This record gives sequence, structure tokens and C-alpha cells, in this order.
Amino acid sequence: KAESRPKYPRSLPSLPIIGSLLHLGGNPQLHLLFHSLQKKYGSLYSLKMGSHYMVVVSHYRHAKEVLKKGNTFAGRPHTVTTDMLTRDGKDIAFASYSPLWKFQRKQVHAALSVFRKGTLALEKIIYREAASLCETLRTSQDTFLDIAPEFSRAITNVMCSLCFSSCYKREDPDFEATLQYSQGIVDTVGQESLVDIFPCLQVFPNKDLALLKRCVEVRDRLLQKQFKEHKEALGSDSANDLMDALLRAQLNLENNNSRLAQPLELTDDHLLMTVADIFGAGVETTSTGLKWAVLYLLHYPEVQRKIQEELDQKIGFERHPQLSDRQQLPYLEATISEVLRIRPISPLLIPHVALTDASIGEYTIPKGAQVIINIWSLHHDEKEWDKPEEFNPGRFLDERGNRLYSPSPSYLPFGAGIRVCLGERLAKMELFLFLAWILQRFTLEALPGQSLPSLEGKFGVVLQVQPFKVKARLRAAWRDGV
Ligand code: HEM
Repeated sequence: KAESRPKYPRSLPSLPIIGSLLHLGGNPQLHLLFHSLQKKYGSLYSLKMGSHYMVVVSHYRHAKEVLKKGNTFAGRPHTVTTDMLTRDGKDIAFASYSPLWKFQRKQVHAALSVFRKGTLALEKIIYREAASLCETLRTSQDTFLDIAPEFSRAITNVMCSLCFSSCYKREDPDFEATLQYSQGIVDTVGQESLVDIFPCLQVFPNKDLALLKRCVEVRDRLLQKQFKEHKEALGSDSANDLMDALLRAQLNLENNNSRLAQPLELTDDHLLMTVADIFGAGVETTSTGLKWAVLYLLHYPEVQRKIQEELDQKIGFERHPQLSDRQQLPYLEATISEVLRIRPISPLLIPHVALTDASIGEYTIPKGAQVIINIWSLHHDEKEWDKPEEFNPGRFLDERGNRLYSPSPSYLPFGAGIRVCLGERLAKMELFLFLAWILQRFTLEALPGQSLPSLEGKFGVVLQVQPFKVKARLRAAWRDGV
């Protein structure tokens, strides 16, 4: 009996060594390039980056199949840059599926749930930072300001509180170093740079790699300092942040390992890389989300006005917005959803790897294949979204203005399944609270007499916003000394 032959996804032409590189035309906007290749190769196709076999997924049905098929696609590729960043995958985001990875995820998840309440209530930390950000905007309300560093500062401080219970003053040299190394990492990691495609190139001097190395050194010096202080203080009542939680988990594991069928070792490296990961994954993503939101509000002042009307009606001017107001502010919530749709912060997710021979739809996917899920394509699929390039928060609301949670299944800004973003709830809290606080007090304005700043993103580990300036004008109700 003839066995049915495996059917592989259609492939871009490929040459030895360089693979399909010539057919990618050197376009650095990989999400757009992959999106456009669908026209010729269909919604599931393959290509070779150097010698790596990659499958690109552009339809939500296939995407959900990949993300929700247990751990089949829960691997991650090793790359030169991410290995340098994570001490060879000892973190969560870039580590392949393993029992230890599961343990690390579980610990962080548990810690984040605890931190929603209690002394380290994340909500209160965000209020503190939102208040401080509003104060900065108030003092510079007559100038056009680059708001990006202000968002980075605010979110960095939220993450510093969460990870280390520390909060930096503006001038603190450690804080400035943190801001700088974070930017350096965003500029260098995951760009599908040549070193990642051809690891052998790392023997030649490489500017990006040298910068990443310097940034990692600075990060490690600061991490080590926190680690030492936390280890010394462990056991005292003040032990309450993510680093403490992981130190306790490490101790528990050491004490209980003999009872486990498969002993696990959470080394200091794993612990440090987990904290660094949460910090890294938490800062750039959320501040980028805030930047996109502000940029879209400059382009669509009518959306800004509607959010302010909603805030004025539901909250007024006597108190600040709180997390419990979310249900009351569906238009703001819908605007956040629409920002994450139209400019997905992580447009290609993080690459997944098939851990066994597998399939997607009718196609055979060999073990070891990298699977790239093009969220950009999902979020701009014309069959799912009416005029996808139009910014329209209304698409997330029903006719009565109530919030519709998923107008289309083709919406996955945080991924799904076992690798879903660990910080989704925290990120949504931050986006909601920072925007609500800012728009309750200020109206955001673009530079007059000039064309509006570009809505084109720059592909990288996050979809970056090009620098722009904004004036935050205090609204009438707040002008008299609030
Ligand atoms: C608006 C903000 C954010 C967005 C849009 C976002 C989105 C994502 C996406 C798309 C992934 C990849 C999922 C995949 O590969 O399938 C991811 C992974 C991850 N995110 Fe987020 N994220 C955000 C904020 C955060 C925050 C605040 C934290 C930390 C508390 C965080 C922690 C993580 C971690 C640890 C992973 C890796 C999960 C794993 O590989 O198992 N993220 N995020």
C-alpha cells in the first residue's frame, strides 16, 4: 500500500549557505516583508535563514494550532545574541521548554499573583509612578517634550519595585545605567541580524555584538549588587519582591529535591536570568505600548476627546482613576485593544521551535523547524478586520458602547497557550492606569504647523516607535493648583 507522502509548506527559493536571504531583499521590516510574501506563497510557507528552516504562519487558525498544541511547538531557537543575553537560555522567554523552565514560569506567575495584593500591591506602585509622571508633564507643559524617556522611567520604576523593591530617583546613576543598557539591548537583540543567521560570523568584530556585550555587563553588575543585598536580607520581614520569591523557591527546591522524581536545580544563574528577563520583558514592551497609544491619540484627536469625555463623566476631577474603574471606561479599554491590534508590540512573537515532528493543518513540520507567527498578518487580515489600517477603537465595542472582548479570533497581542506572555495582566493594568491618569489631567498635542509624526514602526525585539514630541496641556479643571 502506497504511504501518503508528507506535504511540506511551500518554500521560498533557497541557495546553499545563504538560504532564502536574497529573496528577502534586505528588508529590515521583517513583519511587513513576511506579510507581503503571503500573496505569492500562501498563508503558511517556509524559507531558510542561512541554514535554519523556518515556517511562517499568517492565519489565526494555524497560529492557534501552533500555540495551543501542548508543548509541541514550545521550543525556542538558540541565537548568538539571546545566548549572550540569557547565559545560554537560563531565563524564561528565550529558554526552550523543560521541567526547569516550567518551574521558573510557575514561580514568577505565583509571585505576580501575590503582588497584585498585599504590601507590594502593584496597583499602588503604578499610582505612585503615574502621579510622578503627571507631575513631570505639569512642570513641562509649555514645551514640546520627548515623552519616551519619561515612559521608560515610569515603567522601569514599576519593574524595579516589583523585582527588587527599589525605586530610583531621577538622578541616580544606577537608574541612568539601567535606562541605557535597556535601550542598548532593544537596539541589538533579535533583529535577525547576520550573526544570528550565521553564528560563525561572531569571530569577526561586530559593532552590535560589542554593544550588547557592554550592556549585558552593566546589567549583570547591577543585578549582582541586588542579588547580594537580597541574599543577606533574606528571612527578614522586608523580603517581598520577585528576587526574594525566587530565592525562597531556590531554597525550597534544595530542601525538597530528594523527594522529586526528577530533581531540578535552580542555579544562581537561572535565578538572575529569570529576574533580568521579567525586567527586560516588562519595560520595553509596556513603554512601547504607551508610546504607540500617545502617537495614535495625536493622529486621532477625536478618540482622545471621547476618552476624556468618558473619564469626565465616570470619574470626574475629584479623585484619580483606579483599577476598579476599568469596567466603567470601555472606550479607553477599547482604545488600548485597538492600539495593540494595529501596532502589535511583538509582531512576530518570539520564534517557536517544533520539539518533535509535527503538523500544522495539512502540512508536515519537521522537528527543529522554527515557527514564526506573524501577528501583524493576523491583526491586518482583511477578512477579519474591516479596513485594518484604520484606527478605530469602536470595533472593540458593541452598538451600545459596551466592551466586546474579541470581535475577531484573529487577535493575539500577547500570544496564547503555554508560552503566553507572563505579564499580560500587569501590562494591561499599566497601560490603563497611565493613560487614564494622563488623559484625566492633560490634552496631548502635536507640534503645530508640521506633519504629524510617522506611524511607521521599526522592527526589532519590539516594534519601536520613531521619536516624536508632544505637548501635554493641563486641562481647564486642573489649572488652579491641583
Ligand atoms: C504591552 C505589553 C506586553 C506585550 C504586548 C507582551 C507581549 C508578549 C508576547 C507576544 C510574548 C511572546 C509569546 C510567544 O512567544 O508565543 C511575550 C512573552 C513574554 N512576556 Fe510579555 N508582553 C508585554 C508585557 C510584559 C510584561 C509587563 C512582562 C513581565 C511581567 C512580560 C513578560 C513576558 C515573559 C516572561 C514572556 C516569555 C514567556 C515564555 O516564553 O514562556 N511581558 N509577551
